[in-house]
Amino acid sequence: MSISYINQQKAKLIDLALFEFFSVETLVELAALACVSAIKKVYSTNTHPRILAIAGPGNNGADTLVASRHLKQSGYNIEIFYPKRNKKEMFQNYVEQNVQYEVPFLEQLPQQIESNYDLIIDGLFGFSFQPPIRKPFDTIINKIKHLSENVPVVSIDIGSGQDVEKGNLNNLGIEPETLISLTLPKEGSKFFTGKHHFLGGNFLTKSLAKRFDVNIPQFPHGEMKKTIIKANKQKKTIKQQNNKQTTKTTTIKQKQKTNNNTTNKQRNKQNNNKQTTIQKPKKNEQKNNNQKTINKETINNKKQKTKNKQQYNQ
Ligand SMILES: NC(=O)C1=CN([C@@H]2O[C@H](COP(=O)(O)OP(=O)(O)OC[C@H]3O[C@@H](n4cnc5c(N)ncnc54)[C@H](OP(=O)(O)O)[C@@H]3O)[C@@H](O)[C@H]2O)[C@@H](O)CC1
Repeated sequence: MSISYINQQKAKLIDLALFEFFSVETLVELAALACVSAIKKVYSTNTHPRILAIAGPGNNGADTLVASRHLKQSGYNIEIFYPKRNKKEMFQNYVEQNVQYEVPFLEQLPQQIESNYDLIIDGLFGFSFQPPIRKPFDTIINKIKHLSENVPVVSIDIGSGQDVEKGNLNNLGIEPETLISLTLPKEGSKFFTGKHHFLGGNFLTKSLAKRFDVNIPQFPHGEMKKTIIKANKQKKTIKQQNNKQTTKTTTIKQKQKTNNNTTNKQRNKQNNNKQTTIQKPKKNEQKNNNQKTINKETINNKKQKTKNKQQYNQ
């Protein structure tokens, strides 16, 4: 069954509908845990121990605050920049929980992020973002955008500053390496160009799916769908490049065997490439195998037919 992409209005309505039988705290806790599970899959404590989490004023920021607490408990060295604090009790509790778990809050976006952090979590804005980006977030988003060339960025639900439905219009928003969509991917994520796209938040009921005319995604790995919901444009390119990729996979494997002196970071990058590259040719291999089977069957049928004909003629 195909994945449903939702627009901003539907995302808000589904969220409201979930509040009919979930507390906001429960949803945030589950969404955050799904994010943590995705982050751990790609960025381990060995390769990416130092994380900078940037939390926004809404529930996207709440997900980030809670995820930070879990990541700290999982052994990461995490720090939070939370420039516009939400005064609601729930948010104050999340801050206090982080304080209790000794997660530092930074007063300013730190200098030299490239050399001091291995990963940035972008939790500024989610599906309620309305362009244009207002101060002080314009400067922050701009800075992260430029850093993302050197430090991997994970965005929760939406790359902050991106249009929820149209994606990264005029390149104003953050283009993450990893995107973690929640409940269902938003329309803008069709244009996602990063490496990893996960889906978390197994929240939909049958009746909600019917009410909002969406398909319930399957979550074969518990709460997390290790989906690679790639941009349509990319899918086409992938199809065209399938044959080339089989060769690439072998090259990467050979390189990994010979290069024992790579740093952790380099090794991780290779593994990431390997992960993405290996997953794609499988389909192709499958196709080739199917093709081989069909060809074999046709030959066998032909042989059988000739035999039958010979027997009949005798
Ligand atoms: N069901 C699910 O999938 C679940 C989803 N969850 C999560 O909730 C997220 C949605 O949360 P949300 O609705 O609180 O909104 P969010 O995007 O965080 O931002 C709102 C804040 O941003 C501000 N703001 C907006 N535009 C701005 C601009 N241009 N420039 C500056 N500021 C701007 C806006 O300010 P205001 O306009 O109100 O002044 C407000 O303060 C969702 O993406 C997911 O991560 C889970 O927690 C639970 C289950």
